[in-house]
Amino acid sequence: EEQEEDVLRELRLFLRNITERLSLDRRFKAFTKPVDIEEVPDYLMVIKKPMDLSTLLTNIDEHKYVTVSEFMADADLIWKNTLEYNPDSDPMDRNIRHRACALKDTVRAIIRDELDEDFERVCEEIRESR
Ligand SMILES: O=C(C1CCC1)N1C[C@@H]2C[C@H]3C[C@@H](O)[C@@H](O)[C@]2(C1)O3
Repeated sequence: EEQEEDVLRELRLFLRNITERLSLDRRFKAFTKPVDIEEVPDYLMVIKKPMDLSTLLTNIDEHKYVTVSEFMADADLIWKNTLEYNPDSDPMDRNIRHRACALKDTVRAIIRDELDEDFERVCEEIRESR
């Protein structure tokens, strides 16, 4: 009902705010747009579900997320895909994996500091009711 739509509107505002802050962080520039498949022709053979910060934002606006956990699952794909596709010991791979780990830790720190557990529980109840 209307109160549920109020909750989901607040969820989308919270998720957009997180995603925009990540997109402004210079460490995470490589994560802001999809990997260019023309530049990396084998990418989709290795990575089954590509993800990036601009796609997260689109998903939010398309009402794809009803809970923070669903958003986190897609946000986690960004760093997991990066660790999987860039595993080598060369400095470039090590650098992008370092940034991927920083992204993982930053998302978790923001959620821990700024998400009220009771709010996420209300979102989970809405998800289970649909
Ligand atoms: O995994 C990624 C992105 C980095 C975070 C996501 N890429 C795969 C390619 C390997 C490496 C060097 C360039 O070839 C560039 O195209 C990519 C992009 O980085």
